[in-house]
Amino acid sequence: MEFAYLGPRGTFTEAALRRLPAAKGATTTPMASQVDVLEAVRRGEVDAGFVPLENSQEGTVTVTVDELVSGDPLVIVGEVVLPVTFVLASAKAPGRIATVASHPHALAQVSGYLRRELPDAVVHQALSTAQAAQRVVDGEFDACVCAPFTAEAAGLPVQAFDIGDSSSAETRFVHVVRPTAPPEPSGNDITSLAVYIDHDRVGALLAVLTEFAIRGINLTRIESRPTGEGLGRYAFFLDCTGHLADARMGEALTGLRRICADVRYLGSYPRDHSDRPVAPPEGLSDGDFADATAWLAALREGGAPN
Ligand SMILES: O=C(O)C(=O)C[C@]1(C(=O)O)C=C[C@@H](O)C=C1
Repeated sequence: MEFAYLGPRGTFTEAALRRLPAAKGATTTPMASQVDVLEAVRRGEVDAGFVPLENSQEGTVTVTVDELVSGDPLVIVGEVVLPVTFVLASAKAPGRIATVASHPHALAQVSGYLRRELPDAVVHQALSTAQAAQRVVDGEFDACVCAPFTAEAAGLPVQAFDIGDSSSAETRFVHVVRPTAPPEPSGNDITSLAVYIDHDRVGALLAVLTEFAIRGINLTRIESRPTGEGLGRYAFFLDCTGHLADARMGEALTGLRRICADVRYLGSYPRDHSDRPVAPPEGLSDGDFADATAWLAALREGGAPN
């Protein structure tokens, strides 16, 4: 089993990959960007990819979702949620730092610190926190924002610890493969979708949400991204609690298929989160679905209505 992940070695993504049960004993290959990782999976050069998808402070990692919905289909089969803390790493004291680099998501999560402590530093974007650290070592920038373990591995002194604007920030990473059946339901699963609605239809988004609401399915993320076809054309990314194998999810998906311009299924997988699924409202439990299905089957077989 070979995994490609957002590298170079020392990224948060690598740290998260070490926590993924499916990656135990696997070969792991760092790549320069999420696009490289997902393309390597599509081309069959590796068995799986591992990339950041969402941050509790900054929201969706747009490069990842845009790449997941363009090109040949890929599916998510697992996730890891990793708490993230940031340091300012540099051989120079803060007063002498003129340039600072990091991944855009990391920079966004320390923007308060940078504004307060390094207001005059020029900020540069890097492909990852570990790439930024390497570029500091190479002398291209004075400082970087990265994980404490990245600074240590790069041999860079830490000038300030815990510089994140939120002390409880966490990032969600996903295990992506070429299309395959989902892992067995775990009892706490997420199903991810990209939904394209008819942009001229009044209430089209409400109709999408209704498919979930009337079946007691909770959404944990809804995000819109431009489709690139022009102003006003958006796709919606949804994370729904539940599994493709659930009766309620099956009904919601077939409903979406009927009313949406397009639906891209992005996978059903166990949730790496302490939150338990929200209990469905009355009449919408799994038992209620099974009971109603059995009732219909009995009617169709000529049983007495009850
Ligand atoms: O640059 C890294 O180390 C990454 O793994 C990427 C990434 C991200 O895309 O959000 C991961 C976690 C942090 O939120 C900051 C950067």
